[in-house]
Amino acid sequence: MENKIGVTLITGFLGAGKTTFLNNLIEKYPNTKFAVIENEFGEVGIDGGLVVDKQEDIFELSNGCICCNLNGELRDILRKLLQCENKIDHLLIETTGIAEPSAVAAAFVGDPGIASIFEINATVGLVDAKNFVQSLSDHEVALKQVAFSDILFLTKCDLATEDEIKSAALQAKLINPAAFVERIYNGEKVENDILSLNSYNANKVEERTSFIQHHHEHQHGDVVSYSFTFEGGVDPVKLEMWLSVLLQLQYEVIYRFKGIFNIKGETNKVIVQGVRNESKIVIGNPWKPSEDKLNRIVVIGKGIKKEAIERKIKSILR
Ligand SMILES: Nc1nc2c(ncn2[C@@H]2O[C@H](COP(=O)(O)OP(=O)(O)OP(=O)(O)O)[C@@H](O)[C@H]2O)c(=O)[nH]1
Repeated sequence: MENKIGVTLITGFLGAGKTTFLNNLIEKYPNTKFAVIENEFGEVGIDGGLVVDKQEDIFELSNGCICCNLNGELRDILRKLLQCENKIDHLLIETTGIAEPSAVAAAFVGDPGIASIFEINATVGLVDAKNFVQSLSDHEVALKQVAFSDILFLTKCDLATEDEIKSAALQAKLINPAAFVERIYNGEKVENDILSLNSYNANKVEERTSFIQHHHEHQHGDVVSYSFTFEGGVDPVKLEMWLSVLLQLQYEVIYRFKGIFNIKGETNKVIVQGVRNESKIVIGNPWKPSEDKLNRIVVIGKGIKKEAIERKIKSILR
């Protein structure tokens, strides 16, 4: 696991500040050898030329949107990357402003060849503090980007009023209660150690879902975020069946799924992350004797029904 190349996805709506953030990141870690994949929606790639020159390997996908039709090309680039003489430490992917990051992440989770070498570290979401509320109402993809992010930065806070920033932060938290929300002024570097977020690591998932004490519900239009706990040992076969049906049939309306499960007969926590129609399952820490073996899940999606999920949950308990 430790030897895998970490991958940071940088998402955010058009003009949110992705390239600025990426450049800052490259400069912040002078001793890290990055490879950068720039995806642009247009025939002529420009962003690649805007990436700071630090002898990084920069690849451009300018033929369409990475999340729709470039998985083949993405694979080719990843293959090329591995053949490069210089070993890379970390891969940064800047998606287009209209891309769904979950689709890109799914390529890293669902393809065994890719997953054996690369490991998604985190999805960083950039949100233009001034324009976010408007983008949300006009473009569903802006919401999906926020729902899928592990950490969110409200950018261009220097251009927004305090009320606009607070309102953007509130909307972001309503959509994704598990994500950290930070601010960026004047396109400055952030203090957070972005390369160490390890958001898909079992301990980190546990940390980020510890806010769920009982049932929480947030609503943004017809997009809801349910986070709840339930008691009892889960049947692994039934859980797997439920997840595969849920993710196969509903991945277009489920923007994010994370869960910590108490599997019957298993002494460790089992962490499940839904990434589009794929699920990533890892074994977490052992349950402590003093701990209540509570299952915890967060589901963010469109038009999903709490009762239906609760009914399903009952059916996967042994
Ligand atoms: N004032 C201000 N300007 C910023 C900030 N962050 C980025 N910008 C500017 O906003 C513009 C867009 O920034 P980019 O980093 O290119 O945004 P992007 O998300 O990569 O844009 P697309 O690739 O077109 O979607 C640039 O002119 C940046 O210099 C910020 O925090 N404050």
